[in-house]
Amino acid sequence: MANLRSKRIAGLFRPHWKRLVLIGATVAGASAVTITNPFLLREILDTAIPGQRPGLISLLALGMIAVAVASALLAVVQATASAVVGQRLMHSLRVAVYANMQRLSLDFYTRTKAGEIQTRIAGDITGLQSVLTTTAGQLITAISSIVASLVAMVVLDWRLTLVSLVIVPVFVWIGRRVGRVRQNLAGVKQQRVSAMSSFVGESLSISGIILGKSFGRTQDMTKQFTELSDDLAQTEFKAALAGRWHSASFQMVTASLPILIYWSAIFTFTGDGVSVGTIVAFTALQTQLVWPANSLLRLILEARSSLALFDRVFDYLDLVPSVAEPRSPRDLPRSRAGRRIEFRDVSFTYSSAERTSGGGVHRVSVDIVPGSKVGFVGETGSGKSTLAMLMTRLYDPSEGQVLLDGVDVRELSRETLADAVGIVTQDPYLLHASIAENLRFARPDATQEQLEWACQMAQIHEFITELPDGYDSVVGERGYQLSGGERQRLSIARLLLKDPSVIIFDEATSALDTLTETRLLAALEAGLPGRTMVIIAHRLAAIRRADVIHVMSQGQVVESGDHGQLAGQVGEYAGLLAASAIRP
Ligand SMILES: Nc1ncnc2c1ncn2[C@@H]1O[C@H](COP(=O)(O)OP(=O)(O)OP(=O)(O)O)[C@@H](O)[C@H]1O
Repeated sequence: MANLRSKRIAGLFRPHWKRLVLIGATVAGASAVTITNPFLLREILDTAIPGQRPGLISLLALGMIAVAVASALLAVVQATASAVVGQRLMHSLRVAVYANMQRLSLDFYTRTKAGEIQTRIAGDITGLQSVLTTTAGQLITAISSIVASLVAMVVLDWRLTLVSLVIVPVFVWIGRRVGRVRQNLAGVKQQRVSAMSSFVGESLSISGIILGKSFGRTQDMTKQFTELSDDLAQTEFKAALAGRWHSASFQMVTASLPILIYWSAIFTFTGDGVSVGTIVAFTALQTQLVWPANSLLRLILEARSSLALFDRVFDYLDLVPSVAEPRSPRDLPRSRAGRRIEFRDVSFTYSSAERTSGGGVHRVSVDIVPGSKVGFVGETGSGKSTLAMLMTRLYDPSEGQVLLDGVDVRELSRETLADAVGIVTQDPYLLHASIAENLRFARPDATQEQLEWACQMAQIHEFITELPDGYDSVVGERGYQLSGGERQRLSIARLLLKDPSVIIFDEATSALDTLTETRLLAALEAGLPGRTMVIIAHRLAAIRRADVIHVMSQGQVVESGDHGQLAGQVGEYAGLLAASAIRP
């Protein structure tokens, strides 16, 4: 599992191997350049000063300056290359996650909180930023500085080098211990961030605010938020502490290292004539070793914390849509006239509905002939919207087939299906943009005349022209600056601009008064002749003139016929008709 993850992370870096080689080369170069300093220092102390040779001192000093300049230049090259690799990796991860989210099916979104998704795309990937942009580069720098310093130390005196290595076990022990704690905390932290942003997204949305205010629960919501924020603060606090005590103990150990060297040099190796220059150069190297060792520890900790983030991002990349795109989609002949829709023995149960009654539809067989106007009515929860979702392939049937002009909708690409079949729902979604921009979502190249044509048919043109900014008026978040009926009519106009050959209205005119609804439906019939129309409605006036009306009950079609036939027999439809007649 861990191995698989490492392979995957390595796979992310693979396309950038050329830049990585450049980073490696600059780092190795910088380390090699830097370790020449102690040797220059030894020459000054052991040769130039005792021999009183100012020329040599100047030369060696110049060498030290050259070392500083060269390593600074190499550091700039390395930082630039690391930033480029890091940013490209982040960008490709963000896009890959977003693209996979777009592929996922509706069932995932009905199960998952919106805030959770946002945190993974924005939070987790941004969390990886430091790892990808700087950590990788710093890690290589630290390792190569350590290797270079060790080599130089061995060259200076291998026995003193061995003494210095007593630090290694302490180093490894601290690293492993703190790393484990940090990795766990990073996972917990991201969960808490998700929980908080989900809560903010839900409670501070328009619907959330209306709910909170109308139920007088705003203070309780603030209290809930306080608890979530407190949980997050506690986790952050623990994570910060987990990093602190390790560096404190590490610093203590490293501070005592030079003393160990002086002591060893004086008491153990004095007979071998370890020069002052060597001891000074050695402790200077040791200091050079301590810095990268300390940062190596920090970087390993950071990298381990980031593993939890990688896991969360990979989880989302691995999600597979339950409604998959066909490998080799079939084409539908282009047609502006209506198309045929057939339900052949279709059953569907929502995977989340573990109920005894079983939400969904059961063995539905319906043939909707091209150009006909078909109504679906029935008690609430009887499966009408489910049929609409199966026609638009938001879900796939568990058994049976939905066919469009004889082709199983599972064999069509999403674009082909969306071009052929359009739907407007009861609570349609409008973007926080102008009316014109919302309409052009359906057809980006639509002219102003086309927008007006669609809005006239949808009985909303006059209303728009009376607005101060006309078609440029902004509709507000989710279109909440408009009434429910205005939102519905605007969404109908949007669908008309797309001009599909099958139009599904799922309670799409429920917020309109009966007169406007009748006018709208009549305008559609006259303006878009020959389209297949499927109308799902509770109000019988909307479907009264349909060619065929299907009555649904408990996920099944229980009666079919036109208004005259169904009204004339004793059954569900007649019951609904009688009930609607007594309503005011
Ligand atoms: N995402 C879902 N997960 C689980 N069950 C669901 C889901 N969506 C709908 N259901 C259930 O499936 C059944 C059919 O729902 P559907 O929305 O098709 O009914 P409907 O006839 O359109 O109802 P209404 O007239 O109230 O809009 C209901 O029992 C509903 O609770």
